[in-house]
Amino acid sequence: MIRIGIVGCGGRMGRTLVQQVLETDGGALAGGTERPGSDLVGQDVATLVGAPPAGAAVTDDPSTLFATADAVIDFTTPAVTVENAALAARTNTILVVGTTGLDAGALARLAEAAKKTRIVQAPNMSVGVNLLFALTRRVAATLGVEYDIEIVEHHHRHKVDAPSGTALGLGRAAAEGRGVDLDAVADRARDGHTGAREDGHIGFAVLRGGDVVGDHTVMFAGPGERVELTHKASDRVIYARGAVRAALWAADKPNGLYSMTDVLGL
Ligand SMILES: NC(=O)C1=CN([C@@H]2O[C@H](COP(=O)(O)OP(=O)(O)OC[C@H]3O[C@@H](n4cnc5c(N)ncnc54)[C@H](OP(=O)(O)O)[C@@H]3O)[C@@H](O)[C@H]2O)C=CC1
Ligand SMILES: O=C(O)C1=N[C@H](C(=O)O)C[C@H](O)C1
Repeated sequence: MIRIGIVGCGGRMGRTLVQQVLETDGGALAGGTERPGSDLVGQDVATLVGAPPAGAAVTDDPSTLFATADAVIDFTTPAVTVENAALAARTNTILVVGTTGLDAGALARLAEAAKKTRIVQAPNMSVGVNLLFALTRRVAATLGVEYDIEIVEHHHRHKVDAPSGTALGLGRAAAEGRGVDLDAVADRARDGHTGAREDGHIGFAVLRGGDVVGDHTVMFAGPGERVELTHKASDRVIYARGAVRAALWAADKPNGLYSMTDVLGL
């Protein structure tokens, strides 16, 4: 039995993760965290999803959670995640990171922490999107630069980072397929008199609105035809399933930084 803690357990993903752990054979809730001052602190974490108490509390002190959990799942903000990575390293606790908007500095801190524990980090934990990463790499490697690559994403009105971590991951996959560095070719925003599109660039377009769970399309717009690869999420459970699977998968792995590609064997 692996005891799993949920950081940010009151959030959209936090609650979905609590429910998923309750439904997982081989997993038990170790507790959860919320920010200091939250009304949820002190409650039993299982009651957040209307389940009977599991004997595991919500705390505002993450070190308490890391001291008791075998694995912790973190879908919060970059600042919170970086602090938790250091705690995971100190306590040799498995950490599964779904938080997006991590910059190069934050990713370096995760890599440093992963020398002392197992960390699985991915901008999207669903099977479908991880398959889309592989397909995007392959199509980009097959089609020439006369096919303009544009990535379109649509998320709910509460999302705070843009482009989504998944859109950037799809951009990286396309750039890898073409053998180029994404940072050198990414057009992350367009406004005003931009001039014509540059050959080989990868464009991003961001939509925010409503309660859209997460839609992503990679478009290859060529002369006379257009190829589109699309994933549409209709339930956050796809991310929670992947994250809990990652926590169980990491249990017998050596220290290191892993991705969902490793977990899924893609
Ligand atoms: N990799 C993947 O598959 C997926 C990744 N994500 C990513 O997960 C992240 C969270 O998304 P979502 O669940 O929608 O966001 P929410 O804002 O709903 O959830 C974040 C939770 O973390 C809490 N929190 C903030 N600060 C702390 C703290 N110091 N300690 C403990 N908890 C804290 C928030 O509390 P409060 O509300 O009080 O601030 C909130 O409850 C985003 O980066 C998103 O992009 C989302 C879906 C899938
Ligand atoms: O914030 C979200 O909701 C999501 N965030 C992730 C991202 O930034 O790609 C994954 C998913 O698209 C939902």
